[in-house]
Order: sequence, then C-alpha cells, then structure tokens
Amino acid sequence: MDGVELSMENISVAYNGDITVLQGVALRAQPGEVTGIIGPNGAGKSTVLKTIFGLLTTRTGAIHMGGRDITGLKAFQRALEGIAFVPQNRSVFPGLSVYDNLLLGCWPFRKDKARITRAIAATFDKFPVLKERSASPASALSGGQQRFLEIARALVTDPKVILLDEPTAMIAPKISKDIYALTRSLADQGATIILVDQNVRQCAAISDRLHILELGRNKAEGTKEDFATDGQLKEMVAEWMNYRIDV
Ligand SMILES: Nc1ncnc2c1ncn2[C@@H]1O[C@H](COP(=O)(O)OP(=O)(O)OP(=O)(O)O)[C@@H](O)[C@H]1O
Repeated sequence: MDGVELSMENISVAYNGDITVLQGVALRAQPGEVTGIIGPNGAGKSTVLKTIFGLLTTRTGAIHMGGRDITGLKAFQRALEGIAFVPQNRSVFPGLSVYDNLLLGCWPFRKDKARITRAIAATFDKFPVLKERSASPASALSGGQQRFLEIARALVTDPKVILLDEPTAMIAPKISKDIYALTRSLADQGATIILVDQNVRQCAAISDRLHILELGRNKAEGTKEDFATDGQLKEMVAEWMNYRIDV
C-alpha cells in the first residue's frame, strides 16, 4: 500500500452555518504511520475525519494530499484520489449480502469489472471469514464481523489514506485486539492511517504520532516518544485522560 502525506492547515468548520466546531485545526499524517487523534467528548475528532473525507465544508484553511490541494474536491473525488473512511456508526447495509456490501465499496471504479473482481478476491484472501459468509446478509454477522466488513469495504479501493473513527467502540476485547493489529499492519504496509479513538491506552500503543484536540482546537501534538519523555506532555495526558503514556 502506498500512502501519501495528508495535512490540514488552519481548518475551521461550522455545523448548520453557525455552530463553529473546528477552529484553526492543523494536522499532519505520514505514510507508514498511525496518527492518533485523542481528546474529550465533543472535541471535534470525528469532525476532523469527516472534513478530510469531504463530508463537511471548510470555512478557512486547506487540506493537502501528497502536496496537492484537495480542499475543493467532493467526497467521491477524494475516494477516487485514495481516501477511505470508516465512520463511527454502523454502516453496513444489513439486508444486503456480504458480497454486495463489498461491491458497493467498489462504486468509485464501478466501470472497471476486472478491477472489481481483483479487489473482491484480494479482500476475501485477507478476510477469509467474509468469504465464508459471502452470501449471508450482513445483518447475520456478529458485531465484530460487521466491523471487519466495514473496514474491508473501505479497503477495496486500495486507499492511500485510511480514516478510522472509533473502530473498536462497542466491540469485544478479543476482536478489538485484531482490529488494532490490522490497523498497525496496514500502516506497516505503507498506508497513511488517521485513527480517532476514545481508548487512549490502545491509541497511544499503536500510534506513531498523537494529536490532542480540545474544544475544536489543537491542544498538543508529538510523536509517541515525545508524549512519553516530555514531562509537560506526559503530565497533561496523565492528568486529563487518566492515562500515562510509556514507550
Ligand atoms: N451534525 C451536527 N450538527 C451540529 N453539531 C454537531 C453535529 N455533529 C457534531 N456536532 C457537535 O460538534 C462538536 C464536535 O463533535 P464531534 O463528534 O466531532 O466530537 P468528537 O471529539 O468526535 O466527540 P465524541 O468523542 O463524543 O465522538 C460537538 O459539540 C457536537 O455536539
């Protein structure tokens, strides 16, 4: 997987025209790395991912992908450029089969039948349980399997940048471990991963770089080592998130 640098500078976003949620947020994510975004409820973490994917309009600032300004692109164009988004809320189509759910993920290249065949075969190689359940309605899968289906559906486009919003929320610990391992391995294969997670411990464990948001603004950022060695950063997270990051 070939990732590319994804950056946002001075991004401000408002819901419904006047509820300003992000105020001048900056972020940089590199290929081969997991960039974790942490912060309290309502800090704007999900809004950052939705903004990168093009679901919300920016008031100020710019988003660059591989050095190219993508601020004006619509979501489907960003998908074609290689951004994939796995939203926080359940997003499988419950009445459709596993196969058809994956087929919908191929929508950006729907005219390229050969690519669709290759993409779904590769997905089944990576996720054998989805192959076994290919004809089952998605609703018949367990919660963890549905989560894997959502991630697999995002991966069929062979994305360069993968946005994951709380991928282990409401998922059993054993499956969560597999999801974190998959996230780490996607980065190790070269993808650029941006992970929003309430689980500070797990997020810190698999991230290379962390951004802390508070009330729609950047509060702190650094590598995992910075957070483990810089006394001020370490204390901030320890006090406020009730968790001490150690390398
Ligand atoms: N569709 C919306 N319309 C209006 N306000 C919204 C909308 N979605 C989110 N907000 C508000 O924007 C702010 C940031 O929300 P967001 O979901 O980005 O935060 P978050 O850091 O991801 O929080 P959480 O950890 O609770 O998911 C919150 O105050 C939230 O109430």
